[in-house]
Amino acid sequence: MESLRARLARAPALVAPGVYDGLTATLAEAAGFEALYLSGAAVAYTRLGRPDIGLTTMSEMAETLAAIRDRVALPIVIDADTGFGNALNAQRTMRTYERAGANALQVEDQSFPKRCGHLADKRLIPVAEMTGKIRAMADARESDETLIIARTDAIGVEGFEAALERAEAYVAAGADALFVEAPRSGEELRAVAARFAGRVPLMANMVEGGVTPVTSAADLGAMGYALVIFPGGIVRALARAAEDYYASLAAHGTNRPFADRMFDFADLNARIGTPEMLEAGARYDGGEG
Ligand SMILES: C[C@](O)(C(=O)O)[C@H](CC(=O)O)C(=O)O
Repeated sequence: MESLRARLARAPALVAPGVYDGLTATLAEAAGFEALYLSGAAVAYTRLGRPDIGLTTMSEMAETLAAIRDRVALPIVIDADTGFGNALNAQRTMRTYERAGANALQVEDQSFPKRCGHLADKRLIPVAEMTGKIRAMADARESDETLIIARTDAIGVEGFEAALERAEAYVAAGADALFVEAPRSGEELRAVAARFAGRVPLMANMVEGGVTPVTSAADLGAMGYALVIFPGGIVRALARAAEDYYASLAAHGTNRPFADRMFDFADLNARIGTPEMLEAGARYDGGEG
């Protein structure tokens, strides 16, 4: 199978939709995506019903990752937030996520507790601390094929030029890919690409309603981006469906008016592989083989 590193080196840009559990990962795989993005924001939104402000723990993310890895074979890029502490915490995060099945870890230069890159009032760690964290993670990984995606949140804190300088330092420290978070315009998206594309794989983050203009994967690929994530879109879509569903059930006391907007029992079972699993179970239970 082509490694994630090799895949990022060629066109078209790889699109990784956000997932947060076995069901979303299974449905994304069935839709034909080649890679998944396990989003910290999506886990906070769904598991906690809370914002992406550093409340989720490394263990909660690792447990989620392991469940997804047990279900799908696709490459998984996982959000490692700040590494959950200093360089030593980041090393433990690397080892834990790698064993749980991660193919790439994204680590950012915010101080702990972090917040969503599209929220205001972020705080950063010094450049040297972040470059140390990147080197520490590289030292801790079992395989060089487990990629480190360095993210800088500096645009909204120190300005665009400072963000590019930070990104340069992170590439020099050995980052395998770069994620300049939250460009504020098409010009900034293009300027990031003009500076780094061809030197290091670039990741773009599409947050519906965030500070970056939502741009198609094809357009981002043409600019030079190698990986495009849509981390929280699935939760925004499902939250909308769930709100409508609960309102309908509360109003009618039955799901009949909603039937054409939901799977029935057999439809859902088909999507999660129930017939295949029951058949496999029966083969073992029956003592065949
Ligand atoms: C990429 C991100 O870190 C995530 O947790 O998925 C978030 C996305 C979001 O909040 O929707 C981010 O900080 O941009």
